[in-house]
Amino acid sequence: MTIRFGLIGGGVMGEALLSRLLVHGIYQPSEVIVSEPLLARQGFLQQQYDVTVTADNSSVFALASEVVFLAVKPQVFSAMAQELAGILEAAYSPLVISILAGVSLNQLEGAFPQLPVIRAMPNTPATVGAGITAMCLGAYTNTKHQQIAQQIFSAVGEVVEVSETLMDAVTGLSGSGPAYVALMVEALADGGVAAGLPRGIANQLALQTVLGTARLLEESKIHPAELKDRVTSPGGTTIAGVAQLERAGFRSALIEAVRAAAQRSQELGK
Ligand SMILES: NC(=O)C1=CN([C@@H]2O[C@H](COP(=O)(O)OP(=O)(O)OC[C@H]3O[C@@H](n4cnc5c(N)ncnc54)[C@H](O)[C@@H]3O)[C@@H](O)[C@H]2O)C=CC1
Ligand SMILES: O=C(O)[C@@H]1CCC=N1
Repeated sequence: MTIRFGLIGGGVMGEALLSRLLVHGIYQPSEVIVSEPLLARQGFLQQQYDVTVTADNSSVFALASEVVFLAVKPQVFSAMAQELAGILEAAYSPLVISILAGVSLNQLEGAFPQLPVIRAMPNTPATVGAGITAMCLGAYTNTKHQQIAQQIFSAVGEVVEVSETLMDAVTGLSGSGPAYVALMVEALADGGVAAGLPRGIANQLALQTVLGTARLLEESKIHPAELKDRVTSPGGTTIAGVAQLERAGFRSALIEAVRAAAQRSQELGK
């Protein structure tokens, strides 16, 4: 069978995407090649997913006819692009999809001249099909390329299309956001333990509170402020907790976290 999908970088996000694409039958294992320098990862990916593995990025471009998906760290992008420069042949025409934080369409199109390129930012809930991906299209893409990317990212959750000027902000919010939420779950559980709960129960209560609140907001479509109002009884427990969060600068901390991450995304592209 011909190889249609090439993955460069078989780490956390590359594997998350790969596993869902295979589960959904969007690609068959025999249609996939993964390039990954770490021998241990190569062995794992080959065994776990039955895909072809290599340490040679250029062979991914040579073999993958439909998509080359970039999932290396932004810090290795320049070296990777240099290594591939001159090796890329005019005959190669896959759609290049990059999920590298900060790396712009301009940089990608410079590295892969004339190739259709899509810049995207998924997030780690993609691993369980509950991610959200924002994407923007490069100059050489057409409707077919857009549909391919839409299908790939739909396999791991929701997809939105944005202008490239918003990609750093997306990265600061939904790209990095799972870490903020994980911190919050951990801290809520710690609070429960501080208030006397056993650790296991505290973890369960914290996680389900976050999951349930997110689901309620999604299904009811009510504004988060309205939900907060519904929970806070006059002179009750919740307003005491909310007042403490405000004193500690909780909302401001989250706003500044998103801004700092967006700024870091901008720096990574320089
Ligand atoms: N982890 C996350 O939550 C998210 C990450 N991203 C982006 O995804 C990309 C990958 O991130 P992770 O999967 O977290 O990193 P990772 O470190 O888990 O994966 C990167 C993989 O690339 C391999 N690699 C290193 N140099 C290489 C080279 N020259 N050629 C081919 N492979 C090479 C590494 O061995 C590693 O397995 C980054 O650019 C990041 O900005 C995007 C959205 C969310
Ligand atoms: O921390 C990072 O740089 C990557 C991009 C978004 C999530 N993780």
